[in-house]
Amino acid sequence: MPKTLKEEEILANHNWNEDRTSAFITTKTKRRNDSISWVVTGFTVLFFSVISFTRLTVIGQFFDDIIFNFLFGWFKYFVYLLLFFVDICIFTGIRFKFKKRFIFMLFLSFVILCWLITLILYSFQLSQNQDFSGLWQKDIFSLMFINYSEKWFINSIFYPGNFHNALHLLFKPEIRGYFNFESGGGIIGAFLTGVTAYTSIVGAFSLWFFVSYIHACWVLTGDPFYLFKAKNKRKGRSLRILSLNAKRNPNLKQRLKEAKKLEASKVQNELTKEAGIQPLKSISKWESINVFGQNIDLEEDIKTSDLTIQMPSYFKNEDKKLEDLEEINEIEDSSVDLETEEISQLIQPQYKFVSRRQRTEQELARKTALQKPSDFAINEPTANLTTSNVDEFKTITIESALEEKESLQKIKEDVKEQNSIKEHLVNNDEGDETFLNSIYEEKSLVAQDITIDFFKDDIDEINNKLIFNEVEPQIITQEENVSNPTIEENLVILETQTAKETTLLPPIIEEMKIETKKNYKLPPIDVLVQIEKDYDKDRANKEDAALKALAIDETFIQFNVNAKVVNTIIGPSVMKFEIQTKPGTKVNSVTSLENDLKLALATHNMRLEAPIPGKTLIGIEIANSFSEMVSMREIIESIPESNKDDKLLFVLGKNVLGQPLTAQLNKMPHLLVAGSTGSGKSVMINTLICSILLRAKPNEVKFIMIDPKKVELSIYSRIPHMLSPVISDMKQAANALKMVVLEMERRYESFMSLGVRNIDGYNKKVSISKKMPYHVVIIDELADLMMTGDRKAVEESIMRITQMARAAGIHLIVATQRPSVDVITGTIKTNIPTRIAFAVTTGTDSRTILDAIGAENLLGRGDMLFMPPGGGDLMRAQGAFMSDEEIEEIVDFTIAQQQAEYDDKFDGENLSNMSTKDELFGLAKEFALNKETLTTSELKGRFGIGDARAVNIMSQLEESGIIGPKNGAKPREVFRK
Ligand SMILES: Nc1ncnc2c1ncn2[C@@H]1O[C@H](COP(=O)(O)OP(=O)(O)OP(=O)(O)O)[C@@H](O)[C@H]1O
Repeated sequence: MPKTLKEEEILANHNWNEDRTSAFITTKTKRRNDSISWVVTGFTVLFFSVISFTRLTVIGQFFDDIIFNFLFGWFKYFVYLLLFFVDICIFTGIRFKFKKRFIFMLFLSFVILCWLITLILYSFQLSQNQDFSGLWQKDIFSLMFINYSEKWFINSIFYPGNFHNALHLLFKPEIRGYFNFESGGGIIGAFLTGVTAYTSIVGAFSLWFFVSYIHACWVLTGDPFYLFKAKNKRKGRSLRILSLNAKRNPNLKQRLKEAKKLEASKVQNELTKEAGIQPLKSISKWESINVFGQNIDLEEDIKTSDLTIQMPSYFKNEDKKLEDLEEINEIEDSSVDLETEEISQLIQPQYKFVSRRQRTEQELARKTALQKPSDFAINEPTANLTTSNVDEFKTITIESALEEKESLQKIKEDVKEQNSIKEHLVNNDEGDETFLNSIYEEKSLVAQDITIDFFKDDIDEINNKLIFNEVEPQIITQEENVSNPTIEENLVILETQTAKETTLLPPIIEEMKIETKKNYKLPPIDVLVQIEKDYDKDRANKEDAALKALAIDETFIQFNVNAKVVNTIIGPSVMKFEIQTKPGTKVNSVTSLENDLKLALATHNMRLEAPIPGKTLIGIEIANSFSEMVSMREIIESIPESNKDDKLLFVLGKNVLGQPLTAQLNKMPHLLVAGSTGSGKSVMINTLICSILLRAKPNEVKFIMIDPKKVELSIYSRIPHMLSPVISDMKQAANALKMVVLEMERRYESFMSLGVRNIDGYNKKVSISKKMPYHVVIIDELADLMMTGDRKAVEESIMRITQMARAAGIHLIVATQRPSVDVITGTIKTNIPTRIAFAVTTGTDSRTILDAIGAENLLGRGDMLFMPPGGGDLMRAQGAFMSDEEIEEIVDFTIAQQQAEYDDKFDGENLSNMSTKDELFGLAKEFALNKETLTTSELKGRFGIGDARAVNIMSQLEESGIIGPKNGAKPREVFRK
């Protein structure tokens, strides 16, 4: 069964590792010095567990009898162990956040154990007594229950006579005592044994085996029926227990590989230590296990793993994907295991190729369908539409529409005839596949280019011929209240298209239907970690600040400057001294002391603010001795309730005064973020994205993310807020920006039709289902996009988006670690007034970003200068921090509720296929097709263009199969004739 593009895309982009979830997250609680609540809790738990365990005092016996013995029987000791473990965690400050699924698995294992022990004891008792009459008794359940309750009662504190005996009968190995046959698995075991023993004792054991087998499969693979299925249909993925925190540590990975080879646990232990794992996490012998004969490749996971146990995972509500996978699996090789990550890579090339062909056919079929006679019925029968065609200028009349339909195939063949390679590819169905596959295998990129271009050219040609038909469905369907265009309107559209010799495929800009599931819930704030204030560090900073203030004053005295520190402010990462000068003292006399002050304060990262905006004071900022982490949760909690509807409000951090700082993307309306590597850009972008995810549902905000590094943003690929998976191919990225421009224009048209001026006005007028979401476009590394993409086109798209997209609700966030003028060009700078600079290396870089120096003195790790919208004064702030675990929690929370439904417009293939041809390409092609051979000079002469452009057009003509390859200095052959 053929797959759709969507399915193919999903498969291609699926990150198999993402499906694995951690069983629990451990965090270390920071405690305030004066906090004693944990001591009280710890001791209370300890006290009650000790007196219950030892059955000391009436209360202890009461607890032990009622809670532990009655419920769990002998297994109460497990429960005590658990309690003591929890107590140790309370004292040591280790917090566990368990996944519900993990807790359920543990609980079920516990129940199964209770059941087993009662079952064994019961059978043992029967065999000892030689009394098998109970085996098939109808009232087995009530007997079990009554027996158990009686024994429990007799041994409990409630039995008359037991009350005064502190350690009564506990360990008495007779019938009277808790170690009797009935009490093994507690009431849980008695209940399950009672129920299952209805079938006979053998039946009860069989049932137990079956249930525990299913449970073991579930625990180990994620699929309870794992081993009942054919190998290629198994959905589950094996349990893995990892212990290494090897993130971003390639050396460690390498060394671990060696350690694995040697199987030397000593080396592994060393590595574990080196990775900074606490003893609690050190279960390195579990690093790689073999489950049901599947070898698990640890290396693959290490780079993304800092967890202790990875749960088995499986697809929830994703049967569709699995069906596809199974099918592909069958097509490819039934022995390919779903566990192997390479599966998608294995199947992709051939699969993609088939799909492109199908797509081409679908496109053709669609165009043919558009030519139904009724489509033309409303048009004037005599209207003539002229269009510049590739091979010749052709006039299409309305009467000829039907003939056109019949001649569609002929046209296609005409176009094919234009180049010999294409003929080979298209006319021989089987041959072409084999041929392309062989090219694919040899050099996949080349093959891809050839196939895409060839098939796309087919479509281009036919599009050109039928352009007036094509225009109709694309534009009319955008707004339901716009009536079908008349033939004159078509004509206008057509003329605009042809006049421009448009550089894009006619855009298919249709409004995507965006829905949010009714019960979609925003992630709760609890997914964010609370960091408690460290009062020790606070005090140390205060003491240090007092000394530094003295040092500054002394420096002023030494240099005879009439100034002194009048105020000291301690922020999260910097302290700020406010200096007052006496009247008549030059500001320069203070600023010229910059180096002396640095010396006196023993720092090289000092920032001077002369004057402090809005004050008659001079500011000196230096790093705190101990910086304080600003938690995302803290800032989110400070956002007033009145802002709850601001979907694009995001967390920045804290200013120097320690006040929470947030900003609204729609008021900016675009943002430029720059800073050298490791300065905190990615953390800031993550806080921005997560702030929005915490506030907006998928139908309210949509993201397009461009991430050339492929690592920073890939985690968001599957969230339901995405319009496409994260784009890392730069050609696709450049085209995605063009698509955004087209979307922006579409939105403007919609606004015009309703007589509104912006997205808010539009959303107020339309029904809920038609509301437009905000679009947030994030470019994680502009430099890569500018260098490897089509620089001019990228710059132009960014310019158009930044100039116009505010009203359309489209907001751009551009980040770069190379703040040079060839990346952050003048055009980009003028159009993005809101900027954030993180630490950079030179003052020149700082100027490039902020038009002012200062960012070179920032401290890194989230220390930033924020240039607010409207050109206000620069504001120093410490960015909020989010750990990878917090991000994962938010992402998991959204994905668990709703799957991503990508917009076809931003489909990877669509983007790859968008033409980026020169504007003169059409005319150049026409010029070439009237000649036998073609040279670059001829092109230059004919169109009056420069060398570079002519060479570029020549290579585009070659790519399209119109001219042959370069052959020394000889003119290139034209394939038309
Ligand atoms: N707001 C913050 N608070 C505390 N630490 C931070 C903060 N932001 C960043 N850091 C620290 O700095 C490190 C680097 O940050 P980040 O990955 O965001 O840098 P970057 O600028 O994106 O670097 P690159 O451009 O190389 O990706 C983080 O791992 C984190 O430890």
